[in-house]
Amino acid sequence: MWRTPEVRAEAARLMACFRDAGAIEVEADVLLPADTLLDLYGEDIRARAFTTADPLRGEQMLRPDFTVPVVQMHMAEGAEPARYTYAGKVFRRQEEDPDRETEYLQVGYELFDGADPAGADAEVFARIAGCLQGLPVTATTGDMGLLIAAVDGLSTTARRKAALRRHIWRPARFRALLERYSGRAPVPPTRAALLACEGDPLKGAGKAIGLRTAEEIRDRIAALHEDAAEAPLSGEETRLLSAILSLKGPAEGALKQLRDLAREMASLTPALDRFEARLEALAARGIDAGALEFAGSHGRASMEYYDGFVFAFAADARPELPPVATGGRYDALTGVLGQGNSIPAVGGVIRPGVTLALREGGA
Ligand SMILES: N[C@@H](Cc1c[nH]c[nH+]1)C(=O)O
Repeated sequence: MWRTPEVRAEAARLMACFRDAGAIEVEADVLLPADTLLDLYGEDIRARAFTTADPLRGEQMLRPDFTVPVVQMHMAEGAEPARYTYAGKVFRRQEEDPDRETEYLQVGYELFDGADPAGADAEVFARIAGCLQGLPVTATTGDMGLLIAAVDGLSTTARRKAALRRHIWRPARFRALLERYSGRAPVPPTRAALLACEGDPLKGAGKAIGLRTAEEIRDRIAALHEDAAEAPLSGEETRLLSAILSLKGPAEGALKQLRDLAREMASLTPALDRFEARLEALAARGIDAGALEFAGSHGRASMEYYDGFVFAFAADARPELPPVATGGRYDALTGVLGQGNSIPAVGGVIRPGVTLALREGGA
């Protein structure tokens, strides 16, 4: 299945397409320090990275993607604006589907430019669409910034918002939290027993065997008491959040519906202004922006560093194939790796193994 020469040639063709946009070619190490970088990917990739240990450098991982090392390189030595392209393998364990590859080639494009974020989103999307021209693919878009703004806009405690934000990428846990915060799910019996306990719950608990100190456990119990005394999330806000998450359809209609929802939640407005500016920038690049598929939940199954525009191109009528291309905006990641500096950035990758399969499949 893995036919290196053909896939390499396809990768070279795609890379030339990114080079034509003014991107400069960069390389990244295959072995990256896991202790400093792995957390930036979030839980899913953390569980799927191949890790190993080096006696001198400590825990290492086979690069799970290029974005993190490219951001690190750019923040250390790059000047703005910058466009980069790269081609190489990434490595991810596959625990569920033996037909999915554990190593595959990616060809990517990353744009660091703070002057016009909507224009940068449109440039990356249109460039990838252009490099895929002629292939039977359909794009879906989303906006993690909108979901983050929706959570931030809830009228509840900072602690509850932080918990919801952390679980945006884990839909089942997010839903469970929402059920609990809105008072629709009963308090689990063990939690109820703990909360009902009078006096010191650690008294007579026996020898400490976990990693947490007694003080940490007491703090956590105090936080649980505080949370239990909190008023439930209103049904209105819970419905609003569900409405955003289940939104699906052409971007133009989605924007209208979201503007309606924003009348009840003003925190959405800045994210919606960015959404609207992006649609205009996409249209200026010849994309039929209003008809682009938008899904409120899109991006919740991808990299946790995305915090704005997200997109994926899927092969039409070939559900067995992995996504042809994926990408998104990751502004906050540049701040995490920038030691005090940050710069708005957006990018995406194409999988040459998949575009090749499409070309050969009579596309
Ligand atoms: N690094 C991402 C794709 C991407 C590139 N730039 C932004 N996003 C991935 O491997 O899924």
